[in-house]
Amino acid sequence: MSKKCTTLGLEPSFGFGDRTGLATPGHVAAMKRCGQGIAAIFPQQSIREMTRTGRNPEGVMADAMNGALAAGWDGPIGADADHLKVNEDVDITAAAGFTFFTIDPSDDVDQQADDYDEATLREKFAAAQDHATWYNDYVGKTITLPSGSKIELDEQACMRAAVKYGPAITRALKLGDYIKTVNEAAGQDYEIELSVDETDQPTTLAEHYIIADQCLKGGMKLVSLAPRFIGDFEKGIDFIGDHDALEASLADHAAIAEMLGPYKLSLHSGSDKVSMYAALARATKGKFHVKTAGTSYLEALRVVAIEDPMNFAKIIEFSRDRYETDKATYHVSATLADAPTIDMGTDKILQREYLEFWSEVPQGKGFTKPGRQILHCTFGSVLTDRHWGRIVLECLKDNPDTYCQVLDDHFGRHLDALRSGM
Ligand SMILES: O=C(O)[C@@H](O)[C@H](O)[C@H](O)C(=O)CO
Repeated sequence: MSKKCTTLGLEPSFGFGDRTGLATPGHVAAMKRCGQGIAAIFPQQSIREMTRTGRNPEGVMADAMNGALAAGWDGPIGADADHLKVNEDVDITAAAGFTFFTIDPSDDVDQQADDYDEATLREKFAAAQDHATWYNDYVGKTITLPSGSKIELDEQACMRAAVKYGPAITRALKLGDYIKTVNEAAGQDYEIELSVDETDQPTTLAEHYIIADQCLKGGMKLVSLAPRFIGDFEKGIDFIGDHDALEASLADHAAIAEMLGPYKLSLHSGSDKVSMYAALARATKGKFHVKTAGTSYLEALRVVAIEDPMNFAKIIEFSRDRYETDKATYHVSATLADAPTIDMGTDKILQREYLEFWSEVPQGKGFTKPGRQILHCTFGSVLTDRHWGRIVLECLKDNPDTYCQVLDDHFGRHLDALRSGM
């Protein structure tokens, strides 16, 4: 592996998270065919993913970079150390050559803050003073965005931001300082994304403004920020919600990013949200990052469905048995009742219909089948199972052209949709 990863700055970018280490050739094929004007991140895994698959940053880096070079990629390559929470996460990923560091302070976000009544909010705010010394810098102000929207930083908004995100901002600034120290000591350029997307409630404009302003004033090298957008961004299926309202909200969030930064808006759980990609590209005027990962694993299972259908059916059963445990920490709504198993027996029609249900091909619109979420969340259990992990990886190694083709098709749709809004 000779090529080094680089920072991408404000270039529109797309993250190709790969949980098997075998997807990069297909990612490169799609980028070569449909990725004009978009920068690529091939090495991208979260600490959570590496923990669940038993991989490490060096292995993720080597698989992606060797795959990219073998596939003839000669463009810049970003490398995303995703969902970092503590200093040790930074140490192991910086040492492996990652250049894009995604800070995840979600453990310190008060997820109940949106539901506190006035009295509880005041009580919590009194206890959060140490993490909201900035409160008086904002309360009472009105921010008028270029889009015409106004952000009223009234007492309620500022108190709720302090209670919900105060400790998280403190943690993000500390980790950002550590990322700076580690990379400067190594003489390595770096850039930071802040991820606050994994919350139950959307990030309000006031919260986005305060979080970003505080991080930038604290010296964070912020290249992108991932709010929790309005609507539903569940794993493995298309956006669920009002597209017009989403585009208006994206324009407001993008206006904040332009005003304070500029920095990019980042879309996590970006897999398969094809119906809203053009809006994201339009609203951000190309200052976007889209992050995907689970969808490349689902396409790996599509290869198994094509090349080894009876084992695919057994992986479905294994995955269903693991779903209730593995879905923890992921935003999904599928239930096992939504996606029953059947005895396929020898009925070829039933077999085909069953496999099509579980390996859905979008018919002109996004993915909708709940089975994708069940397969999406159970990647770690399957890939680390001595039998099923071997079955999947051997199938991919025995059928590299099939995997490359399904990924080229799949991500071609993603990239075309993004470019249609640029
Ligand atoms: O599963 C993970 O931990 C990552 O793929 C994480 O979800 C990532 O930030 C993402 O949103 C990919 O779509």
